[in-house]
Amino acid sequence: MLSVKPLGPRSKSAKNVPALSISLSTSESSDPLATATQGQSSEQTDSSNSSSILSSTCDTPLYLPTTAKPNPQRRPSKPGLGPLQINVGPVFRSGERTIRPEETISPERTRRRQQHGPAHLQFGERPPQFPSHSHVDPLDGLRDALKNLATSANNSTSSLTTTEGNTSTSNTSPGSGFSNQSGVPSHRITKEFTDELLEVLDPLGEGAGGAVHKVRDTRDGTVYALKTITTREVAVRQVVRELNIISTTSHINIVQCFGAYMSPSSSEVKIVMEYCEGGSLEAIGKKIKEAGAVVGERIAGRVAEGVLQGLAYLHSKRTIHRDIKPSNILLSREGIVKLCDFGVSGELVNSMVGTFTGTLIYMAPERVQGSEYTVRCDVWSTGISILELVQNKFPFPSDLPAIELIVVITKGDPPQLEDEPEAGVTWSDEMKDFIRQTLMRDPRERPTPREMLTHPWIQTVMSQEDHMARWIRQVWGWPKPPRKSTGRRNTEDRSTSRPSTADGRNQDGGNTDVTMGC
Ligand SMILES: Nc1ncnc2c1ncn2[C@@H]1O[C@H](COP(=O)(O)OP(=O)(O)OP(=O)(O)O)[C@@H](O)[C@H]1O
Repeated sequence: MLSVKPLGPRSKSAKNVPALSISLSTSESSDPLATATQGQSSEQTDSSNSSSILSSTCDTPLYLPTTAKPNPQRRPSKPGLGPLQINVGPVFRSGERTIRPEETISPERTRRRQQHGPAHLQFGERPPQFPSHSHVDPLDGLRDALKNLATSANNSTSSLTTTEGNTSTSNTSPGSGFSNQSGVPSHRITKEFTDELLEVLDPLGEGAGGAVHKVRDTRDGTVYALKTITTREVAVRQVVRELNIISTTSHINIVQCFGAYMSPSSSEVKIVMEYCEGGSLEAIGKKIKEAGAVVGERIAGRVAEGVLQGLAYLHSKRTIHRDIKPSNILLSREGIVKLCDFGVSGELVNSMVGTFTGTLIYMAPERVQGSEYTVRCDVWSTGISILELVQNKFPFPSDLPAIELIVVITKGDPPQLEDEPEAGVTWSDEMKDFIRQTLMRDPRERPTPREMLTHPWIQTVMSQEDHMARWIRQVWGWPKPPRKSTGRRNTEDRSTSRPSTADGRNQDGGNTDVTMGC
């Protein structure tokens, strides 16, 4: 994001100090999990995505190696008028041996530090995390993240059963971790993966972060989704962030990770995930549009509930997703919502040249403005995504240049859910209020995911039958699963006999979930 803030009147003594601070809001956080610091309220904030250029306030200054000795006579700079600092992280030099921070510290200094803490630094001495002349290999963090993933896999006791020719995996280990009502693996597995062991079947999607393929494990036929991230194109910290999140989360509404590995050349990281056969909400929306159909309230409500459950879980782990949008909301074959893509798509540099606008459309005003933001920004993105799904169009004009879109998002009235009488589409007041709540421009008035889960619309939808499995089957034209021989009609069969009008509206006014050509 580009935000331009006045820095106050230009001081006479600071001729070279620009009067404006230009902030580029990147999608990266210095903390891989975007977690709140200790002592902060449970609702975390994330202002770390703003890396300032031409600003003297950045916390990761660039220390250019210099041979000049510090001049003790030199007056310290006035606050706010410090030297030009550019937040580019540590300086790297290729071809040099990696020196770890601890190697740069003598035993005497280590002893002093243990005694007095890191504040006991001599003039010119640098805190250990910013060694001035050492060179940290950026891939080290990545290797650590991969190692952690492997360790957590090895500590797991789960087993994986294969459904030959099918796509689902199921965990047969009892009592392991998160509740496992729908056969979703609740822990990762004790398996190692390599390119040789995975047969690539089909491409599933491509984003700024890399390509995703459907693959089959040649050892047992299990089908997975394999995400390939090219470390040359994506910031390593972004990959580490995704690995850390995906490897430490276990929730039915979060895509499960089964492993990750690095290509021998270290140029690619591959993440092995559960395959979500229902595809993304983006793909589903396109399919529905092609069919000239409308998504009904109950389906929209179930999708919203799944997203909010995932977000509430992430929030409980002090994490903000930061990139909720239809292409990152997936559905399983059973119609279970799964959030994916924790790397945050595209750096601003990337984004400005194309993908940015796509992501920007879903961003909360406070995020667009580059101000501090919380988990409530994910709630805004959820509202925009649901609005897009049910209206089958972007809630904002999609052809606006980024800069105009920023103005619309930050200054215009938030979009609302409106009836379309000419198309015979009406929405319940509860649903309209739900959308209105998610799109409160002032984040302080916008509820958290957990609060949104108690909204009457969600409560109403959750008290009704779940038709997600049938709906996703209709969207993709999958055949009905064979009847169970229990002697009773299953819930899906019962629901088809529910009265609904030809345009998909049910008798109590709201749109039904079966508007996909039914
Ligand atoms: N586990 C999965 N199962 C099925 N399809 C998937 C899965 N993960 C990703 N996809 C498909 O691949 C697409 C891109 O995935 P993902 O969002 O993770 O990549 P990305 O490069 O990070 O994208 P973005 O540009 O949004 O950052 C998704 O929109 C979806 O269609």
